[in-house]
Amino acid sequence: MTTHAHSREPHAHDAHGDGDHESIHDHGQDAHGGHDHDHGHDGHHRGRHDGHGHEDMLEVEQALERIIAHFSPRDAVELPVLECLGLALAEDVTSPLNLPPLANSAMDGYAVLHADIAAANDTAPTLSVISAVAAGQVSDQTVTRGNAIRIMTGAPVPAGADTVVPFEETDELERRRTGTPLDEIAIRKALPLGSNVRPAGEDVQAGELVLPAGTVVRPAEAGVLASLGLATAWVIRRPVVAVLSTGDELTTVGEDLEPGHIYDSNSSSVAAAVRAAGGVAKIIGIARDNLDDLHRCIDAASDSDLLVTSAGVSKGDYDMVKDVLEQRGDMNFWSVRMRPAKPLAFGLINREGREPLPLLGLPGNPVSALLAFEMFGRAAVRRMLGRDLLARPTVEGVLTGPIFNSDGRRVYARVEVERRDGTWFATPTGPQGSNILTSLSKANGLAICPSDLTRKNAGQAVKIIMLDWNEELLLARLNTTCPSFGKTSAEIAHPSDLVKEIRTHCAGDTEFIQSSMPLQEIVFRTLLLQGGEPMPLSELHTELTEKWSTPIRPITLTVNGLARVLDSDVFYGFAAIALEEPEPEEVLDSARMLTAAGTAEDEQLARILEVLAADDDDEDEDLLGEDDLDDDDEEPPEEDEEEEAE
Ligand SMILES: Nc1nc2c(c(=O)[nH]1)N[C@H]1C(S)=C(S)[C@@H](COP(=O)(O)OP(=O)(O)OC[C@H]3O[C@@H](n4cnc5c(N)ncnc54)[C@H](O)[C@@H]3O)O[C@H]1N2
Ligand code: MOO
Repeated sequence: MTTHAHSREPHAHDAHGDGDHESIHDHGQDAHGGHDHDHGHDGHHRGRHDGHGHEDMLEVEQALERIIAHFSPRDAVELPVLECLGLALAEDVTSPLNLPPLANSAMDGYAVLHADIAAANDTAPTLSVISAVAAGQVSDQTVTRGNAIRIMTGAPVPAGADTVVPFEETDELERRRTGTPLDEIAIRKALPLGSNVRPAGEDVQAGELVLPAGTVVRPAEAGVLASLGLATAWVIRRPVVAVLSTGDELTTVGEDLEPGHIYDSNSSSVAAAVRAAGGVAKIIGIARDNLDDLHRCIDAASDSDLLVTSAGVSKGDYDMVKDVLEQRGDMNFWSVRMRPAKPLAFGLINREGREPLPLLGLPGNPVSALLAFEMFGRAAVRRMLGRDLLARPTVEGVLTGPIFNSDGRRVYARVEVERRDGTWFATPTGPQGSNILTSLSKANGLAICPSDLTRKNAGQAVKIIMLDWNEELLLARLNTTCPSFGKTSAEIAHPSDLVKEIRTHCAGDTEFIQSSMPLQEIVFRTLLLQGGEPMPLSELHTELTEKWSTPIRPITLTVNGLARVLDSDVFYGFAAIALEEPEPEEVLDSARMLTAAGTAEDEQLARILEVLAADDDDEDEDLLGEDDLDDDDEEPPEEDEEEEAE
């Protein structure tokens, strides 16, 4: 059994960024100007009184490098293919067979000799059908000149035959219709030699290296393994990560909360993060702030690959965590130049007769704990899983709200990341205190304010660590108060009901229209909130420039400019509705264009448009208020990118 030399894993998400923002390979200690003030060598604690002053601080990359150095891929195990999902193959997989094993047919049709059909046309040839072969059978007959064998998709091509003619190119249907026997068949079309024959070994040849060691098993690889007849594979096993919370103030979830207590959330969040990273989480529970209990809990974790604790790593009256850890092994207590999650412990706990157990001591604050696990624990788990890519991918984006940095640490701000018109936007999700877990729950990314800046302002470029490429998170936020949200168009009784629903339920929804939306989307949603009532162009213009224009996304165009933007629309159907007497044909054209865009949501929108247009039939008033256009002779606005993009 060999462990792999390097990982091959899908990097799909990484296509959006350099992906190794926190890569330990990129940041040697020297890269940080020698600010490494840890005077001991790795693994030696510096006593418990080393302060958390900035002069002692490790950069994130330094801490990561020191931690990762203690982890290596775990041993290999043989598992059923399904259990291998997400795990790296521990050895090369070579094929024991040809795939397909025999040449077989790609179509239902007739296996023939090419020489017989090379000149086929509407009148000739007619071949004798000597037998039939279905998938799973092997014909014992040979196709000779003038003969054909009826064949099904996937069935081995009989000896002699070199080409398969699909039913559609024969007179089979005609024969069936007229009751003519199928012992003969007319071939109507000449096909190239080898047509519709899949050669043996076309996909994989016996002995070929199919999946190199390190390949991460995804559904496609599970299929490949099964197609080779392999029910199991050797993979690098999941590391077991023991999760331990510490603190007298903690109550286990499900129990009654005592006065002054809080629920232990770190056990759940960290265990979930372990599992999400591919490890097996073993929840030890809560260690109380006394020596015996802590010893007992560490003992309970002793058969794991990593022990992750939370709390007790900063300053405080209950330093016994530090004492115990120091007694039982070789611990470092670090300050890392990051916010949240400045205090961090890492070291090795001695185990009898075994290599020491690595311990990662996360800070107690719930956000700090999860974020520190994200930065350091997840990387350790991935290293143990045999992954090369240890960090999350990053993207470059634009901030829509400020991030503040009060004390020279690198700030990881919780943000919601969205892509609009080709740009990633990062919006802080609310209070950033290290106890505010809900703002982490709302986030799908972490935007970075470097340690040497005191703030990053809205509109500035920012590096974002993508925690989740979570479209659902964004979708769910779009208009949660609208009852029809999430329904398929088939479930909506009538489009006019939908418009009514939007009007009733989304009018007060502050998220229904957002200033960061494309201009036309804002107009469209404004019209939806009108419930299908036409709206003069001047009013729309006022809405846009006074309500939805922001310093980050100023809307400066004139009424004329707006008219041009809306006229050029081919998506929302404004132009059609703008006509004094709407022509149903054109409205439908717009509707069709929306439908052609392909999503269920677009289909809904198309139907809404039809209703809006139908309502317009009765109106004399011009939706886009063409009167406004005539007397507006301002210069055309500067065309901003947004308008061009539409
Ligand atoms: N004088 C100083 N005080 C603090 C400093 C400092 O430098 N000087 N650092 C602060 C920072 S930053 C952090 S982060 C915390 C880390 O403290 P500890 O790791 O020692 O953790 P505790 O003080 O025990 O707890 C902090 C906080 O988190 C709550 N907690 C703990 N465990 C859990 C859990 N399992 N589930 C939910 N919540 C938990 C705990 O009740 C506290 O509120 O120290 C600052 N102080
Ligand atoms: O590092 Mo602490 O996590 O700032 O709250």
